[in-house]
Formats: sequence, C-alpha cells, structure tokens
Amino acid sequence: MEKNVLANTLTLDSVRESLIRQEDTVIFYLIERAKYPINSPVYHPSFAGVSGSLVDYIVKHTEALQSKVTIEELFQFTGASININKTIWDMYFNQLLPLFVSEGNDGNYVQTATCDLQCLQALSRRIHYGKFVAEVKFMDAPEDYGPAIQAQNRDALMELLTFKSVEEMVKQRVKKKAMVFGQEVCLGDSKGKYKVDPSVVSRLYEEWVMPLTKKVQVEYLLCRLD
Ligand SMILES: O=C(O)C(=O)C[C@]1(C(=O)O)C=C[C@@H](O)C=C1
Repeated sequence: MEKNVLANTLTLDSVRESLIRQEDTVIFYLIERAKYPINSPVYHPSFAGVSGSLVDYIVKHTEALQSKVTIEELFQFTGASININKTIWDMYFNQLLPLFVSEGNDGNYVQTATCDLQCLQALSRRIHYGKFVAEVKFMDAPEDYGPAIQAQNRDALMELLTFKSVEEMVKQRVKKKAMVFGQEVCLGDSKGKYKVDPSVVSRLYEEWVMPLTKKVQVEYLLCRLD
C-alpha cells in the first residue's frame, strides 16, 4: 500500500508529543468557553434570523469557509474514513458543557457559539489523531497487530493499543495544566480558584477523550489491511 511520507517520519514519541501539545489547546478553549454562562438561546432549535440553532449555523458556515482553504484528511493513510464527530458533538453539548459553564444568560451569543466550535474542533482533532497513533503502533509491530486485524478482533486490538500507565499520566497532567492555565491571577493570595474545575478536565479525558481516541484507533486498525 502507498504510504504517505509523513507516516515514515512519525514515531510513537512524536505523536504522543503532539497529543500533549494538543492538551494545551483543548484546555485553553475550555477556559475561553467558561468565560460565558450557558447562554441557552444559542442552542434553541430556531434562533432569530437563522435557520436552525445559532450554534448549528455558526459551525456550518465557519466550517464551509475553513474547508475552502484546508484539505480535509490530508494525512489519511487508508481509504477508510473514520469520523465520530456526531458522538463528540453529543458528548460535548449533553454531558461536558453543563459540567464547566455557569447557569445564566449574558447575551454574548455569537462569542459563545464560536467558543463551542473551537472546543469541538480541538476535541475532534485530538480524538481523530488516534489514526496517526494507530498507524505508528501498527508499523512498529505488524506481527502483533496483523493477526488481530485479520481476525477482526476488536478486544484484542483494544488490549494491544492500551497503555494504562500512559493514561494515568495524561489524566494527571491535564489536571495540572487546568490548574496552571486556569488559575485566577491576582497580586495577593489567589489560592484554589480555577476558571475550569481541574477535576472536570481529568474526567473529560478519562471518560471521553481517551476512550474515543482508542475507538478511532480500533476502527482504523480494523481496516488497515483492506
Ligand atoms: O499514547 C498512546 O499510546 C495512545 O494511544 C493515546 C492514549 C490517549 O488517548 O491519550 C490512548 C490509549 C493509550 O492507552 C494511552 C493514551
């Protein structure tokens, strides 16, 4: 199979480094979103002057513009197109958002929807980066992954690609980053006040981000030898 040049320059260390850097992006966008309360009119199925909700409208139009200047799936290695954005969307709006924004309405609807889009894109990029992680793991040990792929054995693939100790470090690091990046800075004592609850960030990674990244890896590997 034709390999993208990029595949040859990726290593497990380099993809992990990218995942670590992407943590900063995810956390900064969560902090930005937390500046606004829930602003529920943004999600109302019909928003004055647009068809559908304001967040649907902004996501659709911003992405249409962005797709004119970026080539989607530039680094895709196989024909398999893995896309779990629907799951990410539902997780973000139904589960995550209520955990880290306050109740209320301050009228900043466009800013709020824009922050949501940025959070969603950062989470989506991070989770779909599982394709690169999986490719590197496969290239490092085709003799281990090959039989599990041929047998289409999801459980075996999941076990092969899981590193519990790495997951534990990720959880601890994102919590610490949320503390450092999100602390209220003032000249006096500023103990213990955070813009986004650090335990929500570690929960986000433990319950959603890492499991979904692993799901992407499994789906990618299942088609790796097609
Ligand atoms: O670092 C890896 O090996 C990954 O596959 C990434 C990741 C993650 O999502 O952070 C997912 C699965 C592993 O168990 C550990 C971490």
